Amino acid sequence: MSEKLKLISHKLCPYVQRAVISLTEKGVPFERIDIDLDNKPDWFLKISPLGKVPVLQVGDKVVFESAVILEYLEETQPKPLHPKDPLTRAEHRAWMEFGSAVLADIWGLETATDEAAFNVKVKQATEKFARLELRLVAAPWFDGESFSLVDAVFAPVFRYFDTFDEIGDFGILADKPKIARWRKSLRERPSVVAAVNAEYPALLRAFMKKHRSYLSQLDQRAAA
Ligand SMILES: N[C@@H](CCC(=O)N[C@@H](CS)C(=O)NCC(=O)O)C(=O)O
Repeated sequence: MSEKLKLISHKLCPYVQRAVISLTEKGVPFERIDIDLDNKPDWFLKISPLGKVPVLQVGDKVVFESAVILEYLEETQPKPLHPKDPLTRAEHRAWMEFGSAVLADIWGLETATDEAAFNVKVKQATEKFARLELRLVAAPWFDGESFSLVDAVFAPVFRYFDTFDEIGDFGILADKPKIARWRKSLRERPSVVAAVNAEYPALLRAFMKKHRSYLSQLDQRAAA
């Protein structure tokens, strides 16, 4: 019998979550091993060329980069999450890249050091979600009736915003009814629930406090 797959993980990482969603959708047994990214263990640094999660351990080999892990799972595991038609598949891959660009904007919101940089990121993220709203068709999923890897990529993005909302999402997702419907379907999907553990909201809030550079400067100024 082949060895169980191991996914090296961090509890908050959206790139890990997309891999967990794919593994869960496909019904593949795997072991999730959470590590502390502020204090990376030596065994992890030995197997992760970029020092980043996720890493998928397959026997004595490793696959890194979430997009590559997703493609590997498509090639080796049941229940395809990519569409069959090559052109539609290319379009899906492009929107998965777009999902990663959105994550880069979110990271920019966390780390902006002044108001101007922060506002640029709000604007970029708002524009990207407006483009996504134009592309969406019928609910429940990105492509209509079939759950796909684009759904796996965006589910963690929206789970992030679920926590963000409580503090104010700066209008990034406002007035986008198709996104709102898609987001609700994703939030209830069992694989998404499995990927985002119960501690996630509390951990994410703590993470935001630590990293939201410009906003914490504002807080400090208000408190002074
Ligand atoms: N392009 C990578 C991004 C992975 C990534 O940025 N992971 C973050 C956590 S969400 C990480 O491991 N950061 C640790 C570090 O950069 O030191 C992928 O898609 O797998």
